[in-house]
Order: sequence, then C-alpha cells, then structure tokens
Amino acid sequence: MPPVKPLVEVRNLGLQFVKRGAATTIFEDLSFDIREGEVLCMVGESGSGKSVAAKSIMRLLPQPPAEYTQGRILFGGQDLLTLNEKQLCEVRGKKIAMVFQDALSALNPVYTIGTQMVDLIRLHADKKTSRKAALNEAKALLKQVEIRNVDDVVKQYPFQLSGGMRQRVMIAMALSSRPQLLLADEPTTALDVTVQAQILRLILKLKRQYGMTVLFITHDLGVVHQVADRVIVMKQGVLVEEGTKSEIFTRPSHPYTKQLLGSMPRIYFEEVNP
Ligand SMILES: Nc1ncnc2c1ncn2[C@@H]1O[C@H](COP(=O)(O)OP(=O)(O)OP(=O)(O)O)[C@@H](O)[C@H]1O
Repeated sequence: MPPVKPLVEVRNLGLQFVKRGAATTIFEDLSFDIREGEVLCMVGESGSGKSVAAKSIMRLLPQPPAEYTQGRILFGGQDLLTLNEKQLCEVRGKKIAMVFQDALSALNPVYTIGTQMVDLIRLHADKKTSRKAALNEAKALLKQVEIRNVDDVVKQYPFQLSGGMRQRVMIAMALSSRPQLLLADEPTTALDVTVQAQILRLILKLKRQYGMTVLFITHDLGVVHQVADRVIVMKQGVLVEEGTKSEIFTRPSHPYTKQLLGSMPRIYFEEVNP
C-alpha cells in the first residue's frame, strides 16, 4: 500500500499559558500526524492536553493567555499558526470543524435549531443562499444525521432536545461546510451507552460518506476500540505512545498505555485478540 499522506502535521509544538506573568507549560515539544482519511484517537487522562491540542489545530485558544513557543501546525501544507484572523476564517469551521462534549453550551439557547442552521449555512455561502434554500439544506443535513422529524426539530430550541439529539444537530452543523477534518472532542462522553453507540456509528458512517478525516478525543478506551484506525496516547502534555489500534491493544509498550488497558473490561482484548 502507498504511504498515506498526512493532512495535519503537528511539529515540535510548544505551548504555554501565561497568567499574571507566570507561565504554565502544556506542551514542550509535541509532534504527531493526522493522516488523510483516518480516525485518529487521542487518549489520555484528564488534563493531559487533548482538548488543548484540538483547539490549537482549530486555532481556538485566545492568545494571550495561550502562547506558542515553538513549532508548526501544518494543514494541507499551510502553517495554521501563521494565519491571520481573515485567513483563519477560511479554515476554521469550514475546512476544519469541531464538535464538543457539551452540545448545549455550543448551541445558542435563544434561537431555534432551524434559525441557527440557516444562519450558519448562509455564512458558509457568503449569504448567496436564500433563507428558504438554506432551510431545505438544514433539513437535508438533519436527515443525514438520522433525525426523522426534521420539520419539528428545526422549530425547536436546544433545551427541548435530548442530549443525543443535540449532539446529532451539532454534528449536522459541523458537516454543513463539508469539512476535510472533523475534530471530535469527547462527543459521546455525556451520553448514555446506547445513544453513545448510535452516535459513534453515525460519525463513522458520515466519515465514509464525506471522505472526512477525524481526530477523536476520548479518555475511554472502549470508544477507541470502536472507532480508531490509529491511536496516540498522551500523558501530561507528552505523546507517550502511538500505533495502530491493534498494536496499541495487543502490544502496548509504554507503562502508561498498559495501565490504561489494565483498567478496561476483558471483552475488548478478546475481540481484538481472540
Ligand atoms: N485557557 C486556559 N488557560 C490556562 N490553562 C488552561 C486553559 N485551557 C486548558 N488549560 C490547562 O491545560 C491543561 C490541559 O487541558 P486539556 O483541557 O487539554 O486536558 P484534557 O486532556 O482535554 O482533559 P479533559 O479530558 O479533562 O478535558 C490543563 O492543565 C488545563 O488546566
């Protein structure tokens, strides 16, 4: 097989947060690739820097307090760290989209789902789409994320929807720009197990349909097992191990990865290594 091209190359990234003159280092020298078409899972304990890594790719961290001390984040060969706000607007939310754990706070509470989606779709189209056409597109996107009663949902406010439905809406909104890269930061953590499984299946289906690349952040190795092609393991801002899913699950080399795997139910090992 020919080598797969990286879509994102994080190279020697250094990041600190500076508050009242005191600097806290998050990454000293972080490097990893996200290869085109893969689901890369980033795992690690709370505070290991997973969300901050994704937000760096999306350039969502306000500077200050965030300060990049070294390195590059190449996306399709372009260094995201050097882009100005106008250039970033062409990438953020368009070529790269993100879904978060907490869909309720990501959605605007005072507008209906339909209004929010129409505004977003028109924004992507530089207002060249009419509201009516955008509403039709919103409904089509909601159907893509397997919402059945789309005519009702577009009239509802975020608080009227279940957690799983809100997450589907957020995924639909993320898809509205046909992104090349989806950053999914613990998107199923707040959901119960059945809904979690449905959302994971949905993300994998959409990834195939849209030909997307996915960075999937989770602390749950059960989720990794279900979605990952490759895995990177983070500990205190350091990438301690990376490999294919089967390498990580069957031949972990770092003690921290072994410790994470040790806390998992046996069923996953038996499935990978019957
Ligand atoms: N805006 C910020 N200002 C200062 N420190 C921050 C900021 N955002 C994150 N941090 C710090 O960066 C470190 C990494 O946080 P991050 O949210 O990336 O961890 P995580 O691995 O995603 O954990 P979790 O699973 O709990 O979300 C933490 O020590 C956190 O306190």
